[in-house]
Amino acid sequence: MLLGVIADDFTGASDIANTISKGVAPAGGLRTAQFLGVPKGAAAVDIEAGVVALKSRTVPVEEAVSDSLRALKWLLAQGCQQIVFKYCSTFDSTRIGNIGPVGEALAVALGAKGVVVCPAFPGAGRTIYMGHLFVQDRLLNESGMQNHPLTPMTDPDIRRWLALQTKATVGHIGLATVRKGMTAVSHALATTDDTFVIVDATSDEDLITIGSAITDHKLVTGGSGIAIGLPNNFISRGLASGNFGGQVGVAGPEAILAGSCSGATRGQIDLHKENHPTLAIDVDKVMSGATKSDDIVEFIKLNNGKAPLAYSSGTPDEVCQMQAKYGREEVAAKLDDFFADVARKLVQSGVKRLVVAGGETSGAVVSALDLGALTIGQEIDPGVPVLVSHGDQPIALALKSGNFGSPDFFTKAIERLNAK
Ligand SMILES: Nc1ncnc2c1ncn2[C@@H]1O[C@H](COP(=O)(O)OP(=O)(O)OP(=O)(O)O)[C@@H](O)[C@H]1O
Ligand SMILES: O=C(O)[C@@H](O)C(=O)CO
Repeated sequence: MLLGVIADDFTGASDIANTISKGVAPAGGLRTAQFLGVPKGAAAVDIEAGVVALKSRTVPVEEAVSDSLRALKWLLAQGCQQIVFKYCSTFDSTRIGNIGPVGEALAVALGAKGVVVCPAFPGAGRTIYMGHLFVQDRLLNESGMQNHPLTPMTDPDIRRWLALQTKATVGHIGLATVRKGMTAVSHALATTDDTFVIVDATSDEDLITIGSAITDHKLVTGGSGIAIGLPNNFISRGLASGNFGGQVGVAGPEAILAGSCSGATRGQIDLHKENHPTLAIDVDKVMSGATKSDDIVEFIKLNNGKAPLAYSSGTPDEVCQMQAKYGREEVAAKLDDFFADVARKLVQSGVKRLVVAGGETSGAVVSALDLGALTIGQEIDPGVPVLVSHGDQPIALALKSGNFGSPDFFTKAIERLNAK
């Protein structure tokens, strides 16, 4: 294994696994596998990039740090020469973490300084300019992310936001330096005294420039975009030969589960409702125990073949109401357990194709299924690949980040999971 990734959630993990597996034409990408949690044994020897998916974005800081250090130890034991700490392209975190504390612990463990911090993902509209994060033409704190149920993003200046989370120093490389090219970026990073350096990027070309400037960096941090240029660093040095992927899929009963409350997911649900069976999960009733996981499983089974969708997703007002009534952590924990239970029962009942919307929700679902390593297949929409588990009873999955995907994502994903 050459390149190791520690991803702070499961959808983010498949997002960056997709980027690394695709690479950039004509060189191609790396042979990539996604692992659900830190594996117990060694990875297959032909894997060039390993992505360890953690559920560390919103857990307590100490837990996020220790899980990430365990993942680091495993990746280094597989031979990785470079480690990427993958977080969300909208920098999802609170005033205390977990990006700062995890990044700092990894930097200390690897003896790294001048560590790139670059959540930009231009293909999904996330760009960084003057240290400020934009989603399309809006500053982060006006993009809807200020209403996120767990990590409301209220400051678009990620230099300031990261500085709240860490004692390490935070610097900045502006777009003008990036546009001067690889040597300028590499020099700026090599001569800084700062531990972390936010690097501006507004296009894939900027990310390729930054990627080629950090060939020798032990630690890189960012969204999936920061990985665009990394596979070629290994391919051009003859360490990897270039992967060109392939179509993977599984036939069989299908289900769609959504816990993401993002605007994009709610739009996808509204469109799906027009022509498919959908079930709104009443969060109040889940909290009181009046709605059981069996109710959802029954609904999915009854609608087999029609791309049935069950969702808890609510508007910002609905989310606030539930959180005010029961507490933010309590609602999230209960819904995680609920979706996990539904997914376990669905797979026991024969579901083979599963689409999940939302990083926390995907983490809960996929952890419950105990699937081991996943193969990365074709891209459904930017940042969302088909994933297939190994063994004689494979499951095909699409784990969609809250804000990703076209309006008709759900039908498209169900079809693509079947692709052979
Ligand atoms: N109706 C609701 N009321 C309150 N909280 C909810 C409701 N529905 C879902 N949630 C919680 O909102 C959170 C949504 O987070 P999740 O990570 O799944 O989606 P997301 O943040 O949109 O996706 P991503 O992290 O991929 O961007 C979960 O913790 C979920 O339990
Ligand atoms: O970077 C992103 O936007 C996604 O991969 C993600 O992490 C959302 O949870």
